[in-house]
Amino acid sequence: MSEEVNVIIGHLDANGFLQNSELHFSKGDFLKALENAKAALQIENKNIKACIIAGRSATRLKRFDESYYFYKEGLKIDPKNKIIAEELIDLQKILLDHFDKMGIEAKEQDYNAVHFCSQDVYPEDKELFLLEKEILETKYKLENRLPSMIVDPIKRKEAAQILMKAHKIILAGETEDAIKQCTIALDADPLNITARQLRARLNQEKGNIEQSLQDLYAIPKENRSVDIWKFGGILLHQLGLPVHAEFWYRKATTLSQMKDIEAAMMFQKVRAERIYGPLTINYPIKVNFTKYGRSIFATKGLKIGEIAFEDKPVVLGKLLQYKDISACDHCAASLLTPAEYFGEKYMEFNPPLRSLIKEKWPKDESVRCSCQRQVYCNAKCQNEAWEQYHQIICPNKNVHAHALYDLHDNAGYGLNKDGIREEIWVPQYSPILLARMWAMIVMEAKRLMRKNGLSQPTFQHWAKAKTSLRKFIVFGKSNVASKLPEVFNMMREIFSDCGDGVKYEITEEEFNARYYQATCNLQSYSSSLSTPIHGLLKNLNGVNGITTMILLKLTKEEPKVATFAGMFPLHASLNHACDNNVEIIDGLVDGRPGVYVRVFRDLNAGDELFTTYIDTTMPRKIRRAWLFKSFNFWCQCRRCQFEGDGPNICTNCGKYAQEDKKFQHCGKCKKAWYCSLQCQKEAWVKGHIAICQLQHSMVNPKTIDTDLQDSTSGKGKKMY
Ligand SMILES: C[S@@+](CC[C@H](N)C(=O)[O-])C[C@H]1O[C@@H](n2cnc3c(N)ncnc32)[C@H](O)[C@@H]1O
Repeated sequence: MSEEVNVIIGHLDANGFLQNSELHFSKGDFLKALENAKAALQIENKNIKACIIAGRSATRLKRFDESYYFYKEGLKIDPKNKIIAEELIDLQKILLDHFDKMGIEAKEQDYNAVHFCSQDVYPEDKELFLLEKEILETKYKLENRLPSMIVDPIKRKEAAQILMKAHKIILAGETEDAIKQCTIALDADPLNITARQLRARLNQEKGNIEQSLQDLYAIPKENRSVDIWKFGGILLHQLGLPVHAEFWYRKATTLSQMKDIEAAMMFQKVRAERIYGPLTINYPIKVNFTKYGRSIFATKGLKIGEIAFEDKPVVLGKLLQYKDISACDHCAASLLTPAEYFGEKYMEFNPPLRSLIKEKWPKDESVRCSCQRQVYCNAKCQNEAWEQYHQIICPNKNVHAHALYDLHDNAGYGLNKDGIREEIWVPQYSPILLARMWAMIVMEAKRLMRKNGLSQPTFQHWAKAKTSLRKFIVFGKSNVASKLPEVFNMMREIFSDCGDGVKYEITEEEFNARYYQATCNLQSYSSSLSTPIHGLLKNLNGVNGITTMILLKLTKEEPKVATFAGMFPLHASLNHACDNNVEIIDGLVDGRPGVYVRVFRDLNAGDELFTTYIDTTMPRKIRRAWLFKSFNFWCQCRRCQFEGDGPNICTNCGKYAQEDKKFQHCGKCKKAWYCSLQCQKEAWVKGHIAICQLQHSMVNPKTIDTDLQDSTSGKGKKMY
């Protein structure tokens, strides 16, 4: 924002900002136009003109997500607004042009998430590995590797001949006999790997997992092929020894130089099962690994409206546009006061009404941190916040952290390197959320350090401290640190002194990774189900009288609640489909705001649960462009397969239409085009029938602005 605008800021009302915005827009200064429109909306959030000009300016700045957001806000005020309807169509065209120019459609290719997933050893795995090793040695007697020996060539030949006989016996279906022959062959030549492998397979078929594994263990490591390592992984998994199973699959993957996709997939399946098993134990779902990465499946049939599971955030922060709405900074609970809810008229209420409100309004137990920058609903939340992260970023303990809260309070505006005030943090969510991620890591590392009586966390401590964030996928390679230099430096300074002589170096890589980790997993949510108004109504239950009646009438309006962004560990495994079968709604989890995953279409046992990351009412091409831009994948969902992009291409066979003979669309949905009746019939049977008259989810997908991600940025996706 320029100094000239800055000076008058305190004197402007919404109209003043709007005029400024229009002026800047006419001069082509779209950034200032957007800033002023946003300022107008902060004062009057139902100002439709401000929504339009904000949307228009954001489009010119190519900030399409933001532009879409403002238009949608405008439509909430006036759903039939013609200007917005037209400009939304323009936005779609611009968006498509933009993507076509970048030639993105051409880049559509096979996608397999396994390429992005690391097989890192988790720090806590060392102990688990030793524990499993003990089980293997004591329960399964697997320590007996073969001693090195030289086998007489005659015996070797003899063993090979017996083995040929074993093969014939297998063809005759005599497994037991074939096992015996393998044993005779191995008595002659204990080093015969084929015999060991064969006996292992036959034993597995018979369900003798232990004997099967004994043979694989007896094969010297240097002689184990990719298949042997993979086979061992399967057996160890069957025995319920996941860390060893991962070890064997990892060996198979590295030995094949990452070419054995099956081994890599099996590795990730075991990992998903062991990491998510404990989280899903009470729900009718399980996490598995597919080509789209971690994915959630129903373990029994689920009916529309059922809650499949609930989740609470590991880390959260407000969306900046809600920064002035009172809420607990730790748990997102609404801290709405009567004055905020009833507005100016509250002061004019008669004394009996005011005293009834005072008496029945839920007790205010809120506390402020001594830094005055964070408010909590009660002392418990304050303590938790302090222990989990706040003491690292509390301005009273860390002077550099003032800048972080200033940035939040100024909705992302701050001084750039030339001392000019501008938007230095673009995402919708507060930068405090990002800082909390590092603060949580530091707190945990320091805790482990103290536990071990050390003065610095070890490498292992740091690795362990990152465990809670490992569940969230990371993608994005563009250098965000260079796009947000002021915030990058701010974070570096804050974490350069974490107290007790500990520092955490925020490298560019670390900054980018955590930024992207937040961006591709955040879900917005709020305490809409549990505001003080809900408390008031509950407390009024059974209270009769005229004042109560008046009060009940006055509480008809929905209270304003602050929207937060949160990282939910289980929910973050939900993949997207444009015909989503679950939707995310606000919920109360363990008494605190969280999310519920509610079934939107009936599910059978084994079906994958899909949410939506976008507004699914958009046309196919826009949906796909949007998903690629923000999440780096081309949607291949059922709906995208059986809807088309226009009359130029047959949705079924891909044939191009002649200029003067465009194809006809499906008479029902008008979203698929066919070159012939034959194609239409074929498509109908193949799958169009399932999506033709599909009802869309009415719940806002609530994805978070992904403004800084450019479409070429997704190549570095990996589990972090
Ligand atoms: C919030 S995560 C969902 C869980 C993810 N599969 C994982 O392993 O963590 C979002 C990422 O999942 C992947 N994804 C989700 N839906 C997808 C789809 N329909 N097709 C391909 N990839 C998808 C993309 O990589 C996306 O960036």
